[in-house]
Amino acid sequence: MITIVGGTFAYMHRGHRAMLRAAAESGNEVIVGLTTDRYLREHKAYSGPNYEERKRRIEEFLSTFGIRFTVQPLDTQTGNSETSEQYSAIVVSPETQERAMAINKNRERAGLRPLRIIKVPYILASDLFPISSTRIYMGEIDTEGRRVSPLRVGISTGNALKEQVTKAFFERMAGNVQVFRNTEYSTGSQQPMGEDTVAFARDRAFAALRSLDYGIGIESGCFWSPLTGKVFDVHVCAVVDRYGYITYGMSSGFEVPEPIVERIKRGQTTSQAYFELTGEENIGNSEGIVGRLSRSSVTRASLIEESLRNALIPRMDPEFYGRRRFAT
Ligand SMILES: O=P(O)(O)OP(=O)(O)OP(=O)(O)OC[C@H]1O[C@@H](n2cnc3c(O)ncnc32)[C@H](O)[C@@H]1O
Ligand SMILES: [Mg+2]
Repeated sequence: MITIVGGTFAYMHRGHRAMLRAAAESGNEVIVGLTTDRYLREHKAYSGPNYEERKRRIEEFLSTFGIRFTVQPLDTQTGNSETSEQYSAIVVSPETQERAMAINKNRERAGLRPLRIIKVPYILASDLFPISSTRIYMGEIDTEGRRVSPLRVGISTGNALKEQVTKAFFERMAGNVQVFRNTEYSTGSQQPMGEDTVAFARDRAFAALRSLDYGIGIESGCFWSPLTGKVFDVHVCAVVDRYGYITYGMSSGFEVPEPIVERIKRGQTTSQAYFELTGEENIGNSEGIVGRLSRSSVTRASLIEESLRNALIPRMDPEFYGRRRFAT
């Protein structure tokens, strides 16, 4: 029984090793279809080591698994995968899964048994985009998926606190980050209610994206709970990426005191309402009214960070959330 896996394997990165490992652990002998130098020249946007060197690196990696394997030249996308009776499984990534389904259709038409499809999930770089040879070649990441060039993040806000929290979070996550504050965006109403909060966060994110990698919009809004009859302050974060894919996250919510709710209904923001009631200005740019009301046990920064972190969760397991492609 033979498992096949194909590719160019120009830089032997963590995604490639995951594919080869899945093949090695399939229990079968492995055949690696390695694209020829001509294929690399004609089909890839980058140069890379020649066939012999790429083959050597694959052999070096696979020899650690103690399995039988061979590396063969491949100069088409499917090689002889649709005609060989010896093959019983194929290793794919989310990007190449559809190709395997087409191979199986053609195998069945030719009266051959379909290949068992062994799918490797996206192996993500520290910026939550998949590792790829193109990105390594462009100098964005290294073979382990660490950022080499700065990750470029835009955020639409006039509030330095949101920018600081966003910068600190992405630096912890991706290392090398540049944050660009965008102040040209429509604020809609000063104090959004309910679903407007989500719409304004989304609009801010798209306004911040421009030609960057991520655009961020964070908006705190008031959500009325019919069951309790109370109004909750919740931070909503929208994150849009360079492929136009948008995800959302929300912070935990806390009950807004009645005197502030009344003023918000008259069109004030929570900060303006708090100023009228206490004489303290711009509370939203520091620990927030939540900081005061909670005697500093909860700060606005923590709610902002929580909404951003929650908005990134769907990007940490893209396939589970139904994301198939990263291509534009
Ligand atoms: O798409 P480009 O930038 O050309 O480069 P690549 O890294 O995908 O390079 P290959 O075409 O050699 O990939 C070989 C196989 O590995 C898969 N693969 C590449 N990067 C992956 C990643 O980050 N996670 C999972 N699989 C990946 C890819 O889909 C192919 O099935
Ligand atoms: Mg690829």
